[in-house]
Amino acid sequence: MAVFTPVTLDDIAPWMAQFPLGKALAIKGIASGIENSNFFITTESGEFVLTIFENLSFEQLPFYLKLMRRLADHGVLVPAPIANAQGELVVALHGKPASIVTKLEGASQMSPAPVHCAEVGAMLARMHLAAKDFEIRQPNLRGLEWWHATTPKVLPFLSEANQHLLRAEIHHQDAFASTELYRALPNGPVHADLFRNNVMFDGERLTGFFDFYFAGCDTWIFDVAVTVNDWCIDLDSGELDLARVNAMLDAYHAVRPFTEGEAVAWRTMLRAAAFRFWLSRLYDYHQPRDAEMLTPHDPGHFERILRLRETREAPPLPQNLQKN
Ligand SMILES: Nc1ncnc2c1ncn2[C@@H]1O[C@H](COP(=O)(O)OP(=O)(O)O)[C@@H](O)[C@H]1O
Ligand SMILES: N[C@@H](CCOP(=O)(O)O)C(=O)O
Repeated sequence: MAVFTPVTLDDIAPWMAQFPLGKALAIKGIASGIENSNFFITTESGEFVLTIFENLSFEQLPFYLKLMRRLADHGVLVPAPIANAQGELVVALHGKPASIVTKLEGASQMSPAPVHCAEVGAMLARMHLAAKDFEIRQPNLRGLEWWHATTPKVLPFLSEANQHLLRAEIHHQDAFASTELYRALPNGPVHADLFRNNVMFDGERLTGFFDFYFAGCDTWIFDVAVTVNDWCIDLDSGELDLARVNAMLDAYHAVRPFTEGEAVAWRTMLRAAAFRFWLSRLYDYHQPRDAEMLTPHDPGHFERILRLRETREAPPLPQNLQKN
């Protein structure tokens, strides 16, 4: 749908002069975004993406853009933010925060095979390691605290069975989050929304992760669980597809070996990852922010996944686990 803040080539010509990218030659709005206004820009030095942030503030944005810059500098495939002559990554455009990043080649792979899952697993591990010592600590804003704040807003809309499911799961997650084992899990900046539509491929070659605007600090194994729950499932039933799960986990493990604690946490994290998106989808469905929003995502998909992850054993993490 959306370009919320229209921009023309004439508008941005003077604005672009502050970036070392040469003259802007063409600009084209991107229809598919739902949060921000996005544009492909062709300049004398290549192709870029301009984002005008519609909801995030100047104060919030450095976490995301500096994180992407750091990842790009460490060889993780992500859009690289471009600094202006003053070294700023976020600059006002039409009174709103805006940024320019490099354009990734390719397209999203919505029907991934094990080979794609392996690429994603390996790059995810590289991303976790590269971001480990990132100096800005922002919590995952869709974590436990948000779950507690949001649960009462959706409960009145749910059937009794789903109210029970929601209450029982948040209780289980609370109990797990209060353990020593949970607190000792490796953690740091995570993408937290690495669904198929947020990764680009050129054939079987991964060209980049993007849409970092749900990123925050959380456990790495939670990030792996979010990714597995979208990439490695039968989309109709929500069942895990073992060939894809193993391809992703083995490739991740080869770069950053899983720990014994993560093996214990794994099933609860698969549940947490399903719960997080069930809850956000319920919230968007019952409390839409804007009448013009796209059709909300189906909460039933993650309700099914959560029920499956609660009742079935999780496929084990690869062996040769590290102590911590
Ligand atoms: N750096 C990039 N390189 C290539 N395409 C991009 C890039 N950033 C965004 N896009 C394209 O723009 C679309 C919308 O971006 P997205 O980040 O999902 O927007 P929003 O946050 O508004 O939902 C993506 O689906 C993708 O096709
Ligand atoms: N992945 C989430 C929705 C988040 O929005 P995005 O399209 O910007 O990734 C979901 O599927 O519920």
